[in-house]
Amino acid sequence: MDELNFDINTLKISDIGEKKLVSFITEKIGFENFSNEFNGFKEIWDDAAVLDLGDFYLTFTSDILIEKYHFPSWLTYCSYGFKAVSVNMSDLAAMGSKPVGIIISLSLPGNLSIDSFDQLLDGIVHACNYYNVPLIGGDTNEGNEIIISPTVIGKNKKNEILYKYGFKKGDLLAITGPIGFSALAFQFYETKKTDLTNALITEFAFDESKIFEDILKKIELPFGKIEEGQFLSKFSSVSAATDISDGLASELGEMINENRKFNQTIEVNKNVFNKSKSNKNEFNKNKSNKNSFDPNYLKNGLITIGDYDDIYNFHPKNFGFRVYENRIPFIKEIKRLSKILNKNYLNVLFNFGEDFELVFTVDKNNIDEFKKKYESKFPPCYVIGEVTDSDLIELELMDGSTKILNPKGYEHFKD
Ligand SMILES: Nc1ncnc2c1ncn2[C@@H]1O[C@H](COP(=O)(O)OP(=O)(O)OP(=O)(O)O)[C@@H](O)[C@H]1O
Ligand SMILES: Cc1ncc(C[n+]2csc(CCOP(=O)(O)O)c2C)c(N)n1
Ligand SMILES: [Mg+2]
Repeated sequence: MDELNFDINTLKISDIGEKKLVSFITEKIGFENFSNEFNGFKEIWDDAAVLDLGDFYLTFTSDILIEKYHFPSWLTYCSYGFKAVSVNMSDLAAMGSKPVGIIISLSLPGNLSIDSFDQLLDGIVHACNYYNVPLIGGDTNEGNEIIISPTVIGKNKKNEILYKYGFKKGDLLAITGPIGFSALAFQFYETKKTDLTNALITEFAFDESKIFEDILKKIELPFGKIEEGQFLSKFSSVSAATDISDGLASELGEMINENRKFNQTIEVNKNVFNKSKSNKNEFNKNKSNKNSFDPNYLKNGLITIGDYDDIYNFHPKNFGFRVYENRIPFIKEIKRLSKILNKNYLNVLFNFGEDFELVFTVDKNNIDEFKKKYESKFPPCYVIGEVTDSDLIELELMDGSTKILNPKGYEHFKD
């Protein structure tokens, strides 16, 4: 794992951002080095954590939504509720899980009208009905703004689950649908500070267009691709998947990182053991009993993360993606609007986030059969690129040149 080079005494959370902050949490509890088979958990570092229950897996994930950061003022309360459930379902979809239950905790300001709350609840109930998942509990507290914090539980057959890793060089990269709807609406609305509907009609003559309806629908009623995820997980030729709620570039970066780790070879550095026999015994004792892993083990200095790196030599294998601009499915208006607003449309498209499509990898030898079966059930999916060993996300532009994409997405505390 990357070194966390910051002085915790002087820096504020906003100086480091969401990604480093999460690394800070996971380093402290030793997630990275002891991630697998921990208390029955097969995986704790993916779109959802995976608990091995013998005959099947249960998956768990939670995504919190905060009024100020997730619900623009042009959304209805009903849409708040629906979106909060869908955002969480999107992470289950990425694993190919079938939803089994949802727990929702709420923070609500005392001056929220009962009518507004009723609408918010309607949104939650509609979404639960749509995903056919029972609301099994939660908590309700007073707070300064609306915060909806769902936790969802899913279920997978053991041979039907997808992780962010598992792909090989040459696999094709595909996406379940067009991206950029949310970025388009935000860009427009946030800049013009005007009513989205009117603006789109007057300035873009979108009123007769199906696209216009699609944009509003996608934002007001985003759907997690649960059916699609389950379908993908049944295909052995589909090697990995994730959802792209943080933006396509950032999620591709995560897939590369996870796949590097998954494919790394680990070699024991014998010199370290020769130096300290007692350290070796303590280490083995704890390593052989991961189920009772004691977080104090790291804290008490028996072994620090630095020591761990001394004991093992990690040899990660490089992976990358090559993506083709002319294959990315998006609504063409995003280009026009970005130009008017003087923004780089590729940044808008790749780095904004809040798209709820799935991105996945497929063995190229099976792509025709896969696409045929997939598209007999769902709207078309799009092959947008392939897996390389470059350690980069390369975007081949329409003019044939190549641009290296920064794996940056929406980042709380920074954006
Ligand atoms: N407060 C926390 N405590 C423990 N683990 C955390 C915490 N915050 C995040 N994580 C874990 O860190 C990992 C990365 O979190 P992140 O929210 O970026 O993932 P994600 O849910 O796939 O992304 P998104 O929120 O866009 O869907 C996840 O495995 C998540 O469970
Ligand atoms: C009021 C308001 N301001 C900005 C945005 C944009 N936004 C918020 S979170 C996010 C990405 C995923 O976040 P997370 O990591 O929380 O899943 C994006 C693109 C919004 N939806 N509402
Ligand atoms: Mg996710």
